Amino acid sequence: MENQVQQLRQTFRSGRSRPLRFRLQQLEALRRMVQEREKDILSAIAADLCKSEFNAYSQEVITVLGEIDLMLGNLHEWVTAKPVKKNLLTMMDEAYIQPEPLGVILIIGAWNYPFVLTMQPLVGAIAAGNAVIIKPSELSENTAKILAKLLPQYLDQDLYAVVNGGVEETTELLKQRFDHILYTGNTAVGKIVMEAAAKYLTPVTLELGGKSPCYIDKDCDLDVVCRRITWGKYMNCGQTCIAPDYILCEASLQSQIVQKIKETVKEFYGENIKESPDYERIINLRHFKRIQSLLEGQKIAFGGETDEATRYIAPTVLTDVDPETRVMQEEIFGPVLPIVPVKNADEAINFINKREKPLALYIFSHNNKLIKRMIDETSSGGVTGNDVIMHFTLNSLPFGGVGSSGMGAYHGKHSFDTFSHQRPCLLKSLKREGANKLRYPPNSQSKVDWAKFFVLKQFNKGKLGLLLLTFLGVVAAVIIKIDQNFNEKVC
Ligand SMILES: NC(=O)c1ccc[n+]([C@@H]2O[C@H](COP(=O)([O-])OP(=O)(O)OC[C@H]3O[C@@H](n4cnc5c(N)ncnc54)[C@H](O)[C@@H]3O)[C@@H](O)[C@H]2O)c1
Ligand SMILES: O=CCCCCCCCCCCCCCCCCCCCCC(=O)O
Repeated sequence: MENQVQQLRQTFRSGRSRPLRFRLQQLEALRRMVQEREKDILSAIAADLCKSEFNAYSQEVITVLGEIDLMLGNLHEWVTAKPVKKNLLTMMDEAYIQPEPLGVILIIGAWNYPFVLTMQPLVGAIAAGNAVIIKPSELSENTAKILAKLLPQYLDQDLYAVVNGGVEETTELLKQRFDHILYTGNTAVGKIVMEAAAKYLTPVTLELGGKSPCYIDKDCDLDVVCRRITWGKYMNCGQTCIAPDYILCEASLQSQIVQKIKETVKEFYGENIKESPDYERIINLRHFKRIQSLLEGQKIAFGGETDEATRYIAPTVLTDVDPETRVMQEEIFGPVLPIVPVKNADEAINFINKREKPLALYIFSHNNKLIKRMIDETSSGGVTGNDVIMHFTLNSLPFGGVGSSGMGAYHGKHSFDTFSHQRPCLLKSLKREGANKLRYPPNSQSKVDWAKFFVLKQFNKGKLGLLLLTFLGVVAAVIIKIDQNFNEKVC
């Protein structure tokens, strides 16, 4: 593994991954891979998560294609140095920010959206000009295998590699030196990743989980609310990092919510949910048993059926849930939706603030002021008002957690920034040394006054005449500079 990382670093150092043209070529090749091998990719996801081709395409493939298109359309602008505002001290100089690639990036993916959670960061890391190692989750082994097979066929093998394996391989990988690590997965392993990264002061983006609350105000259209929540909660069998984890609402709304979610489940998945191509299964027996055990002692309003042989857990709603019970202490990551009654929005805000900062917050209300107030008075990785999940789909919004739900963010331009160093550059001339003498020792009150003038724009009234003279000098210098630029262009 050490050799593999060194190999990539060597190629990175050769500068091959930096030119804009090269990055665009690689991104186009990646797009070709997704388009030409779509069937193989969809079959792998289907085998891992029992997901229909339609769902795999719209939940995973479409996001990756959209991300590649965004990069192809904007990269020429993003890689360009951006001039910055100058002060009096530097007004004759060139000052700009030049994004530069970081080096070798490690991307560790999770199993629940095994394609998008590795490919979307990969797109950003390539766009930013880096070399990359991808470590897909071993739990979604079919997608891991197809990535290892396809990526080398389309991408530059000396710059982009896939390492497959479990804890042992990831542990070994984490011993190597990287220039950035983006990890997606649970919070406990997030800490392991951060600890390993500390050895080389490697920056990390941690895309973690948590319990994302969903507040339903009594002033709203419950039919629409319940349809949207049903979609976001039971999509991928609840195994979505930003799924609404639990509902907070006034007790009087509970029975209506239960009824409407029940009706929507029937509308979405039919009478026999097990037969529905749109309803997935739990990834493995460990997670199946974990979720099943969360139901113990709870009031099941509907659902609750399980089948160990196929790892099926029905869409389930729990009512009057005690916040002290286990289902409210850990991220559910399954198709179980607890409702916790609260008196009002204030109590909901307190409830949210007493717990770890979640990855997402959802608020449903006709009252926009209430939505804005809840946003102001709480904290979460992201927010969608009057819907769920959808902030993930807008790549102009940074996607990431806060506090125990993660750190850093990516998607779209935010990925490019995450995988770049924003290098500040100031290019001065070796001329004008007379003025520069003001900053060299020995220091004096007069030099301090000049420094105050240049840096703080504060000046001594007694020296007004001198300042006027300086001002005229600066104006003259600017005119000369403009004149020079003009002559250079004409010549
Ligand atoms: N924020 C996000 O974008 C996002 C997206 C998906 C999932 N998640 C969160 O991820 C969690 C589910 O994922 P998971 O953790 O079960 O996924 P997982 O088991 O697939 O683990 C994620 C990665 O960590 C590696 N790993 C596991 N144990 C390790 C160890 N001891 N040392 C080093 N590496 C190790 C795995 O090999 C894998 O590649 C949930 O909490 C969910 O909310 C977050
Ligand atoms: O686990 C963490 C990763 C989460 C990944 C979640 C992926 C979810 C992707 C959802 C894709 C949805 C695609 C919807 C496509 C079409 C929807 C059309 C809606 C029109 C809306 C119009 C409106 O609201 O006005």
